[in-house]
Amino acid sequence: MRVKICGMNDAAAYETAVDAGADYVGFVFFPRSPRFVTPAQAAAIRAVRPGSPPAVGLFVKPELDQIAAVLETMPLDIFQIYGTPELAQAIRARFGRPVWLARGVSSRGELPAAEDAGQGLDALMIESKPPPGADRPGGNATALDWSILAGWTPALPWLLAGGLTPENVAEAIAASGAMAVDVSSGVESSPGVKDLTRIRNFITASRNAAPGLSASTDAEYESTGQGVS
Ligand SMILES: O=C(O)c1ccccc1NCC(=O)[C@H](O)[C@H](O)COP(=O)(O)O
Repeated sequence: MRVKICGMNDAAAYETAVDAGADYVGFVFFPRSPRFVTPAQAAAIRAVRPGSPPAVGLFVKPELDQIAAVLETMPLDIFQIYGTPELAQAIRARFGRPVWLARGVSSRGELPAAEDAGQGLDALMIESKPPPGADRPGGNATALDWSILAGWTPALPWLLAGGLTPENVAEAIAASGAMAVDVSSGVESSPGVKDLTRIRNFITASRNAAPGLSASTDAEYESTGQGVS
């Protein structure tokens, strides 16, 4: 099981996520988000634990120059992109780093299109669709019907996100078959305010849900075909 804790915007939360064994940490560069950080803020947070898990930079329909500007201050290992597959490909080509494409889905019938959209990319972030009126495409604390993902074996790795919590993540993993999960709202006390206990509990609950698959058993994990690079 791999776990990403997204929306890192304070050092204590970051330190807690790293110490609890997060496999990825996410930084949101979308100004309308309650988790928005500037590149300088992100770099200062990351400096708390140099050499920590891969840093995932989250961008919504970015200009390539916006990403380049962030990279001048904040090194990122992976990009999580909300936008078209073509934009995601262009980002991958320009920056030479893995790109995860976010796709909101609500039915099994939408999965083939999601898989198509991910062709040539490194992973799919499978999320719930934003609720009506939401002013951001993710991070809305809404869950999808996990059962639509049961038995899905796309050609590229995928992570499950949207509305996950320490309380429901085991059920989500069992129902969907996900081997990588991502959370933001579910480890917060209010939008943008991370809760340290909930971060620890989420990571523990995720690992306990799939005890045979941990970051330290990479070979076994990769053999499932859902390894996330
Ligand atoms: O977190 C945000 O504010 C955000 C803004 C714009 C696009 C995506 C955003 N978040 C995405 C994530 O943090 C995760 O991929 C996931 O959607 C988390 O969802 P949730 O746990 O429901 O907050």
